[in-house]
Amino acid sequence: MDEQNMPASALVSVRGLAKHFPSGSGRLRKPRAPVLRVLSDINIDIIEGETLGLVGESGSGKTTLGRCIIGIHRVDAGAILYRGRNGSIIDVCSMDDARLRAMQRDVRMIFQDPFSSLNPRMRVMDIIGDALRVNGIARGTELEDRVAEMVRRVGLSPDKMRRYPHAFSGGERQRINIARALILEPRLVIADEAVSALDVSIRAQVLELLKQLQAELKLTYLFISHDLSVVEDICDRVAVMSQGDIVELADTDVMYRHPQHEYTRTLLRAVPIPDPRLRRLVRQQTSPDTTQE
Ligand SMILES: Nc1ncnc2c1ncn2[C@@H]1O[C@H](COP(=O)(O)OP(=O)(O)OP(=O)(O)O)[C@@H](O)[C@H]1O
Repeated sequence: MDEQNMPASALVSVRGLAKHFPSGSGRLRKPRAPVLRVLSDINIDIIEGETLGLVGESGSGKTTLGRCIIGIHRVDAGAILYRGRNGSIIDVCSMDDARLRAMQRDVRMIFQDPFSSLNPRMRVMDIIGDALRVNGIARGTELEDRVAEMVRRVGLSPDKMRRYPHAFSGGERQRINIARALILEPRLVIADEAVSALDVSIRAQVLELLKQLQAELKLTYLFISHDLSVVEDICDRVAVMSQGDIVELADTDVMYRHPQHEYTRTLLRAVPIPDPRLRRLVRQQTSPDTTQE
């Protein structure tokens, strides 16, 4: 793969990515039904060690981009270059199944809903440890020890590992989700609306946990959210998506102070800001024709 297409600091480089879906499904789908263009010509680098935010309104294509990067969706055009642990660069789109499985150990996802994303019939121990078992990495007491260590890392008590998900609160379940994502010691974590379903105070705790884990485990995050106040708190850079395009990409503080694209300004104006002085400041900086309050 052409290394010149990938900056030395990048863990993932997306180049010219396009993704379509058939616009109908099942028997309703006509043979020549038009396609839904969900992503068109996406170019973005995810720098090793950073937290890159991906924001945009519902349906803008954020989840689809995350799923393409992890190899869940096949792409229609473009490349997703991934720098392996040994430094080699491989296009996710042309990996064989074995390579894809290996890459998917390094790139894990955390999903939004802490209630539906955990199998209610599995004990927490098995939910978190399953990937170790399936990948033949550990079993028996070694597996239990590794799960217990991860459970401690995410701030839960290993004593509760034999319980089922229903015995845990929403915040605790999201910690279980995080433990499940991290148990294989990934390099990139794609957090898809990972704190959106949580109360504000619990959300702050989980965000703190994610930051702490990033520092301890040297993780890179792609942090998908429609909520700009959350993104500001955790991200180094932010990419703004609108209708399948990245319309703006900048360091977080630059983007919040000097948004360039009108769509970004609209998103920022919609952020609820409790402090009236801050609200005035953001309005001044995001309104095309500024009027003093
Ligand atoms: N498997 C699929 N088949 C057909 N259409 C899909 C599929 N997955 C997503 N889409 C469509 O692609 C578009 C983008 O969806 P996507 O979930 O990526 O957006 P999003 O920005 O993550 O939105 P949200 O914040 O609501 O999750 C939507 O119109 C959606 O209906």
